[in-house]
Amino acid sequence: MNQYILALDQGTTSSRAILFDRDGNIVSLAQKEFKQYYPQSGWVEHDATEIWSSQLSVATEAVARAGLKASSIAAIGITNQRETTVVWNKNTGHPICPAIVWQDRRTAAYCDTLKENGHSETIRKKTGLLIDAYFSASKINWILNNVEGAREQAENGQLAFGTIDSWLIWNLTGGEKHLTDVSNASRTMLYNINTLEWDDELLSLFGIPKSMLPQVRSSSEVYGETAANILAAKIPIAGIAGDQQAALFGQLCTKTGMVKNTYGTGCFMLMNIGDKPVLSENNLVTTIAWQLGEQVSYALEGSIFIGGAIVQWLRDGLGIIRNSADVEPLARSVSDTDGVYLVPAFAGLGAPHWDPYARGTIVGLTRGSTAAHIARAALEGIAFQTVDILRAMEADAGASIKELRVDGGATANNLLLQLQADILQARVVRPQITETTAIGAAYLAGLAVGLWQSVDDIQNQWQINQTFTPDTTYDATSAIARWHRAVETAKTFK
Ligand SMILES: Nc1ncnc2c1ncn2[C@@H]1O[C@H](COP(=O)(O)OP(=O)(O)O)[C@@H](O)[C@H]1O
Ligand SMILES: O=P(O)(O)OC[C@H](O)CO
Repeated sequence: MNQYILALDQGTTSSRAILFDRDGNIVSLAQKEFKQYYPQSGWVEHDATEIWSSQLSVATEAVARAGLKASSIAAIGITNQRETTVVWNKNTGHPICPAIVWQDRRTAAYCDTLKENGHSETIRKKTGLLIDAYFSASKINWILNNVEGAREQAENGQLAFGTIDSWLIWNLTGGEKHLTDVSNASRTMLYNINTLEWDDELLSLFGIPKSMLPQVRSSSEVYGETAANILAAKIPIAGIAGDQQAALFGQLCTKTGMVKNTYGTGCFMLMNIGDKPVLSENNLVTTIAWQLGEQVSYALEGSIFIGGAIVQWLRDGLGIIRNSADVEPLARSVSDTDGVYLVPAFAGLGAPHWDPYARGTIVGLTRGSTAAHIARAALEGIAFQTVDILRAMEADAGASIKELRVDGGATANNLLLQLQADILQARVVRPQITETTAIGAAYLAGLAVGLWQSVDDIQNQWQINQTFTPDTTYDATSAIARWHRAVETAKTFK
């Protein structure tokens, strides 16, 4: 039997492909960064064609590096940056415009109008989401209203919409399949998470023809095969999940109440809430975690728009570090921030503030402030944003969270994780495999093709790498109070 699973992890800043064996070991990995476009203030775009070509090239490279034949791969699992919106022509297969990325704020004013017109409660009840430019619906609406000829073509059934998973599957299957899974569908603001259907009332509110939408499937089943000319073998595509839900699965947070936080471009904390779509009372969103067979699992989510991206800004914007990893020794070179606070609201603020107009802010500077203080304040800014989410989640769950499983590129940073433990006053646990997004997609695909029989089969694969325990002498309460004053500045300085 074929023993390997190929996970395609299409992230905001890079495309990755990872081959896993049956024991969950990484056999090979290939990664390629691609270009980010910022054509106007608050706009973020990707070239969907570059996303596809980079994803295909890393998939080919990962297979070659492992020295394997494509035919020895049992299945492909796909996981992706969510909400990012691609619209393409079904006949040519070409995108009709750049992909609008989840961080893009161009539809903030339109979202304000939806709120003013009293749509918040209906949308929340149907989709679990709060109205924000983050989700796909307003982005599709923008494309149909602003790209020449788009609305007419959409009404004639010529256009397809997809989140990145759909776009990759369309290309992997040579244009044969137009589908998505429930976890990605639940991020569009068009999918009813109670009835598990595209919602006609919301489609009409956003002016989106149903013919554009992909078919929605479970997160673990055989959806189709790769076209023969793609990877030199027809490989079943058998798992799909949005990257944050895949990470929750990869961290094996499969029981109600388990929580993980992923520190990538943004930070995303998800709590498994079981089989009921309980709504948040504290400005978090309710989302579909995954569907296995007929069983749907839900999650509460707190989304932070700028996490590790602040480190990229220190590198590319301020130029105070050369590589991302340099931030740790620089921040360690001082024992504290000397009262400097950095609120990374570069793309507005997500949960629990939901302020699309907030601006990135540094407060507390003195003549003695140095690059090291700013670097340390940037890391603390990531950790403080997380504490706001965790407290909201605790309030919703009615229980305190004592342990946080963490993953993502920025968890290579030990100082960040120690600061996180201190600020949260909770244990922070990093597993041995921090590529949890990719392994989550691999698990979903492997379960579908029988490489593993059940979740019990993979439970032992999650192993601790390091636990960060809080320094109980750290005065988290005062620090958090000062952080909130800095957040108020970020929200009011418009
Ligand atoms: N040592 C580090 N300390 C802090 N942040 C880091 C470090 N190494 C990488 N990062 C950040 O992690 C992010 C990349 O993580 P990754 O999980 O690959 O993100 P994504 O999936 O969003 O593309 C980048 O924003 C980068 O700045
Ligand atoms: O690409 P990442 O890892 O930053 O994840 C992006 C999220 O899916 C956006 O919702």
